[in-house]
Amino acid sequence: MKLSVNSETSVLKSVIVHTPGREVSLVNPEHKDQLLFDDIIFEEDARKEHLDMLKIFKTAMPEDGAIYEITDLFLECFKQEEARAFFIKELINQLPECNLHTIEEDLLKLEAADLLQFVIEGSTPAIHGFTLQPIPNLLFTRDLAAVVGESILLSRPAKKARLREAILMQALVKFHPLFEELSKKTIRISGKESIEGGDVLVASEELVLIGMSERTSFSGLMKATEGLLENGVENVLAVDIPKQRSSMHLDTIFTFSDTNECIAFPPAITERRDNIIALSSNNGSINARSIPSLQEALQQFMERDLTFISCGGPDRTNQFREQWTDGANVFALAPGIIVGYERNTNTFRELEKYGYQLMNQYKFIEEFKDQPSDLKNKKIAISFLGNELCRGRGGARCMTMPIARAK
Ligand SMILES: NC(=O)NCCC[C@H](N)C(=O)O
Repeated sequence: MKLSVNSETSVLKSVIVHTPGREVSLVNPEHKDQLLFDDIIFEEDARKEHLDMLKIFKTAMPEDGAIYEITDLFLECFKQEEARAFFIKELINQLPECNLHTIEEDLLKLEAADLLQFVIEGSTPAIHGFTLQPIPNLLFTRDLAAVVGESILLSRPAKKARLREAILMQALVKFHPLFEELSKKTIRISGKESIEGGDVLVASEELVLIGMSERTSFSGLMKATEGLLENGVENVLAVDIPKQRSSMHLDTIFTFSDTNECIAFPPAITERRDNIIALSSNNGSINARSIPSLQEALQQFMERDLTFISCGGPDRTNQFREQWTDGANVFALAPGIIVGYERNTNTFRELEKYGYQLMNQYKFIEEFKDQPSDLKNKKIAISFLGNELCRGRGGARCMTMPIARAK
């Protein structure tokens, strides 16, 4: 299957996920802030919720669609000695404060599975007396990279807690055959800059949105823009958003639900002005033009009116409450077919006003399990249980890295 993503909503063909494992049980609440969790997660329930979410994806995806568990891909990649050696070298160099050079020889002797356990959980019985923090945010695969058109933008996280994930992704793209084509157009960001996948939204083949957020620095955004413009994107919209924990990426306050509809957290999107810069290429340099609002920018560049549906509905408190629990972070399986956490009831009610049929995960699977093609031209908002997953502070879009969508 050819890997390419030219839209946020066209039919999902292939996606990378991580069903949470033991690493989430290793989060000590004393370290939760440093590990970017707002609470501790109960692994078993989180895993069940995640696997149930994948059942929704399978129901809607075409027969030749593929859902990859990222750990399976890492294991395949680490079968190659060269990939393991590259990865270990990068770990040592990019995390000097961890003193991993002292165990370099032990690391090089590890089998693929032990190396992966060490990296994800922070320790392995195969190496005695050396422990790191786990990487519990691996379930938010979105943030590791973004496939844009036929290129791949590798994230450079702002937070140390997510750096190991980025190094894993670096190795995967370099060595796994799945990425053979995409890796020819890899966009890399240097160590001093930062960008995370949750800030990158592929509005169309020509237009990409990048949040300037708590996690994506101005220089990271410019570097990414340069790479995207060189690889066929015509315009990048830099969207300035509040730099705060509760909306750490653009996709926590804004996502597309259909070709002409999106969900937005009003205080940070529709009520903001003068927060958009359109960037385009001009004979080797980058042109910048200010646009008053995201609505106007999308109308100009997508040549259509977009309907902005309010996360949380009209009530102020509900808007804040449901943004907090990822109400604005929906994931589209096809145009108008979206999934989001069931607890965001006011957001679902608002979607209903705009013609979305509301369905819980069980009803959806029952109704469409044998005929995903029936989803064409429908608008369905599918709710799924995620009260445990939600404690990690990410929603359905955060938990997915689409690598192929229909043209
Ligand atoms: N795209 C996203 O918004 N991802 C959610 C990331 C949550 C994670 N705990 C973090 O703070 O990085």
